[in-house]
Amino acid sequence: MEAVLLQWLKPVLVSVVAVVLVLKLWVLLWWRPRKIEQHFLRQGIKGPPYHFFIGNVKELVGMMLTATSTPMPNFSHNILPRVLSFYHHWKKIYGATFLVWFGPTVRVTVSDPDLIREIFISKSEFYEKNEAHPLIKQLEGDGLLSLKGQKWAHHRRIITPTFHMENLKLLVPVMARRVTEMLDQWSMMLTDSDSGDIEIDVCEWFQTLTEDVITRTAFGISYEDGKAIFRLQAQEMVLAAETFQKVFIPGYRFLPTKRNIRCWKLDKEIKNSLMKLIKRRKMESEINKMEEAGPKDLLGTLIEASHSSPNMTVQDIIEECKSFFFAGKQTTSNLLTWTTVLLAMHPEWQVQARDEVLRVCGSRDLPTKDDLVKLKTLSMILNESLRLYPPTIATIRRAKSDVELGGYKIPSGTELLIPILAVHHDQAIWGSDANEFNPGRFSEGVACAAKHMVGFIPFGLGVRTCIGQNLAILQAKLALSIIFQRFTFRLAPTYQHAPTVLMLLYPQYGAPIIFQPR
Ligand code: HEM
Repeated sequence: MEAVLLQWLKPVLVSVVAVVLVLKLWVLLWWRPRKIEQHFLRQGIKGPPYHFFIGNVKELVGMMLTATSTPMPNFSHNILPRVLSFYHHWKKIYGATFLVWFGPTVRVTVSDPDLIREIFISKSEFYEKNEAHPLIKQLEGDGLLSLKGQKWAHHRRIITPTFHMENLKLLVPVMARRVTEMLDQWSMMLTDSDSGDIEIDVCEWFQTLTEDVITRTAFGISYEDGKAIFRLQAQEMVLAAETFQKVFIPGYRFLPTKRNIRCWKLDKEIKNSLMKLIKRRKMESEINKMEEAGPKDLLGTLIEASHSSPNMTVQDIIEECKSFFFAGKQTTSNLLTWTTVLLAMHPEWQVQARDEVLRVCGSRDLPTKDDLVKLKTLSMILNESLRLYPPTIATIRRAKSDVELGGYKIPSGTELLIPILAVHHDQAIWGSDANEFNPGRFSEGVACAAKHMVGFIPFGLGVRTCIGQNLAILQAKLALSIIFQRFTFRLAPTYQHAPTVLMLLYPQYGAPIIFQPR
């Protein structure tokens, strides 16, 4: 009897489960997006219509491919239509605040500085970081970049002193040494050149340089071990970035493919090496073998914190190291690359910046920490570079609960996309020359450069502002001032102006620059 009943029930149960699943999918992929569209439409916020499951992804990809299919004119800094083509296009149709669908996930674009201030400062408690794409999470680690709530606050408190200017300044001599080593290599390459100058694609050189500095900041006295670990991380990132460029299939990263197996092995190797290193550093600190005078490093700070707090585990330390490597390396090297390109395009500013360096530091002496503070023209140039070519072009926040934003009712869970690049190129904030390279606009300081305080946000804003900004600026100033002392530079004829985004803003065809010794 029971068997007959079961035989009869089984198909019914299967059908019920199937119907429930289909209903859930229908709600998630159709009914909910339509409700959200109507909710925003009633408030005057429109956007391109939602398409089942894919949202606006097809249009987004199409616009991006068209915009990046050819390089731009060399001296144009009007990069918004190319880099954030969807924003540029839809803003003209729907206004600056509009809805865009990344699959079934809705994002509201917010570029009004008053609203940005609400999100990051006056009502920041209502917003949190959005959940990163699993592949990005694999790349950036589960550290400060992505942590939330109490755990984030705990880690931020512990790590902050490592990035105080007073501590970072202790790194200046070693940073300067690395820059001179790089330039000595360029000079060696010059001996083989008949023309008296040399073409260098600065992207990779600057990456190696920033990798070195970030390794010192993170690992300090354990630099050599740290370097080996970061090398493994770099390999893991290349594999993850390759996967990222392919179509995303949910769950794919758990399949034992050749690339995934390699990734898992690397992950294990990184963990084992870091665990060994942590153990050794702990022992060394116990028998007091560590040098007291050097700069505080990230690893030492985290290990010290783990003594007094059970909440700082070895796994946490591993994830933080990953996060810093990811956050610090390419951002700073991109800043150096874009600034070099800009100064190659605008030699009058290169001359001014060099004159200042020669006046403050002389033509051969390595700049000291005190010299760097005096380089005002260079600060203005770096700010203008960060304005026109911000390495991080956008960021996202998620409403933690229903919240009001400048009068709009934002439902819990809505993601807000803040296009940093668009804010930096907005004529209403920067005037009619917004797309021109004019470092002079920063001559009276950042606060006076724009018509709105929130117009300049290359390092984000509020409590989650970039923890590494002092290090990035210090390093960029140091590297550029030593380059000015030794070389003049111009664009190589092969240079193609093609700013493009793959997580960060980078030059699609590299940055070949011709250097001539002074
Ligand atoms: C030019 C160089 C850099 C730029 C443009 C940059 C940009 C940014 C931006 C925009 C944010 C905020 C993201 C958001 O609010 O969603 C951020 C956060 C962060 N940055 Fe940077 N960054 C740079 C260099 C660095 C360096 C050198 C490091 C580390 C050594 C670093 C580590 C971090 C970390 C850990 C966070 C997360 C902070 C938190 O949420 O508490 N960054 N960065």
